[in-house]
Amino acid sequence: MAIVLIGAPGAGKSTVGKRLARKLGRSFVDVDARIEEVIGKPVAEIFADEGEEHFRRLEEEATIELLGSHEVISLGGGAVMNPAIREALDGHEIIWLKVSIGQASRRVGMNTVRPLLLGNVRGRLIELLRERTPVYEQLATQVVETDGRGSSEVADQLVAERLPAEDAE
Ligand SMILES: Nc1ncnc2c1ncn2[C@@H]1O[C@H](COP(=O)(O)OP(=O)(O)O)[C@@H](O)[C@H]1O
Ligand SMILES: O=C(O)C1=C[C@@H](OP(=O)(O)O)[C@@H](O)[C@H](O)C1
Ligand SMILES: [Mg+2]
Repeated sequence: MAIVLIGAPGAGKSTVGKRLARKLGRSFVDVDARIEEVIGKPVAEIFADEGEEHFRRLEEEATIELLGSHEVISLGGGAVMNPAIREALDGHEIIWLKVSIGQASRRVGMNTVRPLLLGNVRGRLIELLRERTPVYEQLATQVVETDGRGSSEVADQLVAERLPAEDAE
């Protein structure tokens, strides 16, 4: 069973996932980073050159494959909107990193790495989260608030919350 991080762009999935895996001594993979490695270009370029639908197919294939081979996995923010991915998540430990629109916008900033947020970061996040929040909520087996807390603090909390369960094993 993998530990899977879900949530909005800017929630800290990639950053916290890596830290959490290091703290637990487990293997880690970020699905977007893996896609970039395999395809040989950034996600933003895949969107620009081949389109979002193509990216979503790559994302589906990579996510489902990596779920079977890694212990801590950070998904892209939109992955959970794919029914095949939702099905593959069944039985895994799903951590929803919650973030407010204000904090997510500040964290994501004006950089051009996230093609879906281009132009109007705050407005696009509001739209995306209206659709996605109920899905994150439904899938999550654990929810962590990240507003006002650094990524290391969030990872520490996740480790602390796992301890009783692990002791009981
Ligand atoms: N809890 C946090 N507090 C402040 N900044 C954070 C936090 N988590 C991540 N960040 C920063 O926010 C940005 C987006 O984080 P990232 O891990 O890429 O998010 P995601 O993968 O969910 O889109 C990065 O610059 C990262 O350093
Ligand atoms: O929200 C989305 O649909 C996306 C989020 C990105 O990942 P992060 O959530 O890690 O930024 C990346 O997968 C792609 O740009 C699409
Ligand atoms: Mg990420």
